[in-house]
Amino acid sequence: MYHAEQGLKAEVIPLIDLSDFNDATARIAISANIRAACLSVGFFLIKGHGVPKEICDAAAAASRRYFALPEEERIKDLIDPRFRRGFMPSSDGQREVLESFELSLDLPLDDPDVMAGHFLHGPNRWPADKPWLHEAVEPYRQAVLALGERLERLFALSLDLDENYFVELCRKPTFHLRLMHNMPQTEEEKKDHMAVGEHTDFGMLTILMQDPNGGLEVQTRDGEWVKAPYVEDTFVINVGDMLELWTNNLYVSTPHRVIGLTGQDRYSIPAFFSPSFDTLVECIPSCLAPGEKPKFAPLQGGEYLTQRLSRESDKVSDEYEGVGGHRKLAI
Ligand SMILES: O=C(O)CCC(=O)C(=O)O
Ligand SMILES: [Fe+2]
Repeated sequence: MYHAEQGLKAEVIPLIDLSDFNDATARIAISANIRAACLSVGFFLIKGHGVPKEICDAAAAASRRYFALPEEERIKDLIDPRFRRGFMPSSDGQREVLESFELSLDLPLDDPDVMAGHFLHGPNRWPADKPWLHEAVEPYRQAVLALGERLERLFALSLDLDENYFVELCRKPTFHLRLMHNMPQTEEEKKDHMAVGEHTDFGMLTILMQDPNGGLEVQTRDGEWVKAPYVEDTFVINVGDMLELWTNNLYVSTPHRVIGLTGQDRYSIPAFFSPSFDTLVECIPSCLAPGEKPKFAPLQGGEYLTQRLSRESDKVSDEYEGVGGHRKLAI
């Protein structure tokens, strides 16, 4: 297990306490800590986040139970490519030894975004023969959505914006939650040392429930890889590409990867938040110093996610292989 004291330079990934979120003055102080973390490494841990431990534990246990089933059981829930909901098996030749169960906002078929065919918009796909999965993961999904909104407020305050700035842009977040399972790597696969290859997250921000065995590594702005510490009852939060664009690279969408050398199965639950599909993501004027120009071209949030996620599904693109190719935003 990685502990802070074992992790190389783990102190660069700060732990921020959100317990006093309901106090307006405290929110300002919390947001200052978030700003400091985003100006440096782009990653931080949160405690006092308001998601009850029982809800986290139940979701983690259900994920383990799901991936312990024989694969034929999961194949019944095979991903519905139209909505990207359900079980995504590990594919042959995939560089990462990874399978997942995918869900998002639960939208009816007559929802305008679903009717428009917008990526990631649709009904969730809960297996009827495994009711315990829905029972355990749905409360987690809702609690994490609510936490996402608290973080949107804190991020807005951290940038001296109106507290509702991001909440307004994320009224219907292009939310994406994955129960992830990394299978133990064979000796051959270990040569690659990757459970999740180097990447940046595409959206606005990510809320990650880590595996207690750790394994997440983060690249600092000066290019050094550091281990994210595992601390019980915390989430890892990181800045995604869209916040980097919004802030003109003041906040950094940090490359990260997972090294799974423990020889054990690994379970993590990332939840990715992005703004409403049609949101135009462009440099926030107050993030520009006098005379400074935007570094990135504006983009439409939903289109960007569609492109990036479909490219990720290919798994073979040069860009995904890392080696400096991970930088992603068109300039
Ligand atoms: O599994 C983890 O700890 C991190 C996963 C991750 O970075 C991702 O899915 O984007
Ligand atoms: Fe990630």
